Amino acid sequence: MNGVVGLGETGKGGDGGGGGEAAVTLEMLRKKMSDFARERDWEQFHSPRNLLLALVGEVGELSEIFQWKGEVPKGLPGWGEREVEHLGEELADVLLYLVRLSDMCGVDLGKAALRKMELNARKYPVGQCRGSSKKHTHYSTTTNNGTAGDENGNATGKEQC
Ligand SMILES: Nc1ccn([C@H]2C[C@H](O)[C@@H](COP(=O)(O)OP(=O)(O)OP(=O)(O)O)O2)c(=O)n1
Repeated sequence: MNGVVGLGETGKGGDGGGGGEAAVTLEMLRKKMSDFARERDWEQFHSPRNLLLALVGEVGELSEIFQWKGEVPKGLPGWGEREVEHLGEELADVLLYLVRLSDMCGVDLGKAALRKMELNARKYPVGQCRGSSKKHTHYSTTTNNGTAGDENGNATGKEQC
């Protein structure tokens, strides 16, 4: 990680559970990354392709933390404070580049994520998918061959996703 980007200096509004600091929003991060780049005259480097490559690089750094560890239980029991802090840094790098990439592409990331969740919910109806990790194509393929679909191509429930 390089410099620490101060958060929460707005100091008002809702407490996001962070001990009195304002909840961090995607818009806040978008603005901070925009200011960060402008102040350094780095807008010239923040092209969509460069940001995508930087994002992928940070995903690689994030992956390195888990590399060779085998399965890691939730909550990361036994991990040291520094290791968890390092994890936070790499997660943050991924998020920051994603936010910046979205901004440079003119995509409202928050809106896009909410819309995608609605699509996901339609694709994976609770009634059919609960308790199963199968890909939606598992049952849509089944539906296409007529064994378990209705006239709209929706799974009838005979096949689980
Ligand atoms: N041209 C750049 C370079 C950096 N950053 C910001 C976004 C990331 O949050 C962080 C990435 O910095 P580094 O490239 O120094 O990568 P790391 O922080 O991962 O450091 P290192 O690679 O030494 O582990 O800085 C940026 O916005 N634009």
